[in-house]
Amino acid sequence: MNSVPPFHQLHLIGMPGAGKTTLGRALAVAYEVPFLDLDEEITRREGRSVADIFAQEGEAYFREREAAVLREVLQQPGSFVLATGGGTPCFHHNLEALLEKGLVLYLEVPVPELVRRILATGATRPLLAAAPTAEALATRLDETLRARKQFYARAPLCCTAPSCTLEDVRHLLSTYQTTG
Ligand SMILES: Nc1ncnc2c1ncn2[C@@H]1O[C@H](COP(=O)(O)OP(=O)(O)O)[C@@H](O)[C@H]1O
Ligand SMILES: O=C(O)C1=C[C@@H](OP(=O)(O)O)[C@@H](O)[C@H](O)C1
Ligand SMILES: [Mg+2]
Repeated sequence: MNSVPPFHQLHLIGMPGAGKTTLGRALAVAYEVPFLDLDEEITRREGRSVADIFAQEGEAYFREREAAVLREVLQQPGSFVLATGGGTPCFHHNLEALLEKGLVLYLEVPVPELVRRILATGATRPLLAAAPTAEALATRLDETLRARKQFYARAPLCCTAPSCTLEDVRHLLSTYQTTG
């Protein structure tokens, strides 16, 4: 079904495993607009994976590239959905850049569910290299969330799992359009 997107740019933020990439792609299909994933944009420009950038250059370098690529992406004309990386809003005034250019939606997911999802993917995330067991991962995510909450909380829109399905978010966006 084609519907006019109730946003110019929609930016998804939240912890790793929150579903930014998965839900972002589905929202882009639903609203028939392009989908961009910031990690993929960085990967394409660097010619190597996020995990390799972290391992070879360290986090500070990744955060600089992330901030630069974000600003490039935000200049793209037309409507789109952007999935950011988990740390994106917390560095280099990226949250201000996001808020200025689009509608920011925080996907709030409890840590035990994040742990389940991240372990189930089996993917090589830098986070998993640092915290390979479920217990270590939960501790790490708890600490990270505590530090990041102040940034995530500034999003004008928030959905909390399990009420973060495609239909939930479409409803939220339509409500926001009519009331906000
Ligand atoms: N709503 C959901 N319910 C259950 N699993 C999900 C949901 N959204 C995403 N996932 C799974 O969680 C993992 C992480 O999702 P992803 O979209 O990569 O998150 P993020 O981009 O926020 O790190 C993937 O394996 C994905 O299939
Ligand atoms: O939370 C973080 O600091 C990060 C999350 C990752 O993205 P996802 O949130 O899509 O996993 C990726 O940007 C990088 O590994 C750093
Ligand atoms: Mg992602």
